[in-house]
Amino acid sequence: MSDFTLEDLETIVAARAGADETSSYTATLARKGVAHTARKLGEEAIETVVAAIGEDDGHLTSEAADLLYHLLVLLHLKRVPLSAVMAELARRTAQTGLEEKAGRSEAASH
Ligand SMILES: N=c1c2ncn([C@@H]3O[C@H](COP(=O)(O)OP(=O)(O)OP(=O)(O)O)[C@@H](O)[C@H]3O)c2ncn1[C@@H]1O[C@H](COP(=O)(O)O)[C@@H](O)[C@H]1O
Repeated sequence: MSDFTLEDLETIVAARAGADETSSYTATLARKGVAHTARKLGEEAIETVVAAIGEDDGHLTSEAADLLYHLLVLLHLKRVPLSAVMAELARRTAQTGLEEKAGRSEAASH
């Protein structure tokens, strides 16, 4: 299993957003802006749904990766850090009292 994280990709996306467009798809999305990137995210979401209904788990994995990548680019363009999203998920989980299911003993909302 890879130890590559969404935080790693967030860091790369931030670095590549200002790169030369000829060598970086992230830079192309950054230039096209929030509305374009949001539309691309919507397309990737639909492609993920279609893949999920199909039987090829490899296709679903690929579309899910596209979806997460485009979400990270959109969050970057909107200046919303992934840590804010994770904090919101942690807050919701703390409300359910299910942190220990993730191997955590302390409430994540402290
Ligand atoms: N994870 C991704 C990633 N996932 C998907 N994509 C791109 O997202 C696009 C998917 O959109 P489409 O299928 O609609 O393809 P398209 O026709 O090329 O897209 P459009 O012309 O319609 O915008 C493809 O061009 C993919 O290459 C990604 N592009 C980059 N990354 C990662 O982002 C990082 C920085 O990449 P660069 O910015 O390219 O250096 C690296 O770690 C890359 O691996």
